Amino acid sequence: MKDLEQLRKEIEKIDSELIRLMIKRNEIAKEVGLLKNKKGIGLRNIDVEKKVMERYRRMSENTLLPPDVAEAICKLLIDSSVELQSGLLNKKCEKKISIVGGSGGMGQWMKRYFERMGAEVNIIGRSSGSPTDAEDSDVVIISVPPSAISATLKKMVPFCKEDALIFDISSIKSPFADDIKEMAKHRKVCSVHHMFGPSAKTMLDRNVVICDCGCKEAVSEVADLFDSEGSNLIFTSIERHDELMAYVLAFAHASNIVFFTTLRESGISFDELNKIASTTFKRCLNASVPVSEENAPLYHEIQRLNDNIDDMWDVFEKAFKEVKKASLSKDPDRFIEIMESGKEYFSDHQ
Ligand SMILES: O=C(O)C(=O)C[C@]1(C(=O)O)C=C[C@@H](O)C=C1
Repeated sequence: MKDLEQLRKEIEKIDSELIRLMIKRNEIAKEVGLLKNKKGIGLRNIDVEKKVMERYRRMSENTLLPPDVAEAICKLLIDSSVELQSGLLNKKCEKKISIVGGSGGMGQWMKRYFERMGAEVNIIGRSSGSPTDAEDSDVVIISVPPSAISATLKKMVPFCKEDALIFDISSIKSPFADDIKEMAKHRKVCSVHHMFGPSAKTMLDRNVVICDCGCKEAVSEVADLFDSEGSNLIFTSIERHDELMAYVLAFAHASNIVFFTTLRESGISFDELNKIASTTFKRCLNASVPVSEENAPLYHEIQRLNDNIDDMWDVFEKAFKEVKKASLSKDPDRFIEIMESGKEYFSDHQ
């Protein structure tokens, strides 16, 4: 029988071989990406991905490698090749772009994104640049907190070229919806919301919401700027945006804040709870811990400045009371019904 050292040496050899093959796989995926670019073929092919995953499952059936594990590895490999290919989609944008408030995380992200496409980007921040720097810009992006958008738009627009494309990237639109719609009657203005934070490496599979404020030309130009690297563009009105954000942002943040506040109020230390964590508890932590580390003043604006926030809290309180009543009732029927309705509500979710 081989000793432990020998066996570990064998595993090490296999690991190097696996890494070598995975690198080779990505090199070929890069070639596929370049060919797709040349032929103008879309980035992802879901049918091919399904076939590749089936292949992994089939090859691992009746072996010591469970098919679920083989499939998970396959998914990681495909994600990696798609990410690599998305970085090759070097769409061109040879415009002059000013980012007002661009020293923040998302402003810097926009700078990197547009520079990757060849744009000339300048930042107009509190300590650098002045509104006159936007005078010859083709695109002016407003990247300041939601409560400061209206005033910033009013200050910047007189300095912008007549045909400049102007848009904000605020996560909440209620505080300036009327002002921006008024502006869009005379200027190429619309409103954008990127549904990701500054850590996103590329646009791959990222949602970008484009709100029509009344100027169709602005919407189509913005769509062209963000239709890149495998992004998903979602078009909506500025009002619907905030109705949806009351749940996608405000409720999602609030329920996570309630989660960690409840734990803290319980009087039990986090360490003690975390030591015996269950799968669901760990999943909740995965969402809740990053929320606790977020930009608190911005998160407060997302709660406070959405015109639909009262409706959301009414629904939240009603749901909370219902779930509490059903959970404490001796009769399980209502509780089961609530669980089944949830499953049905999510039935389209893959
Ligand atoms: O076959 C392709 O078109 C590839 O780009 C390769 C690959 C893969 O990694 O297997 C990656 C992305 C596609 O969506 C499908 C498959």
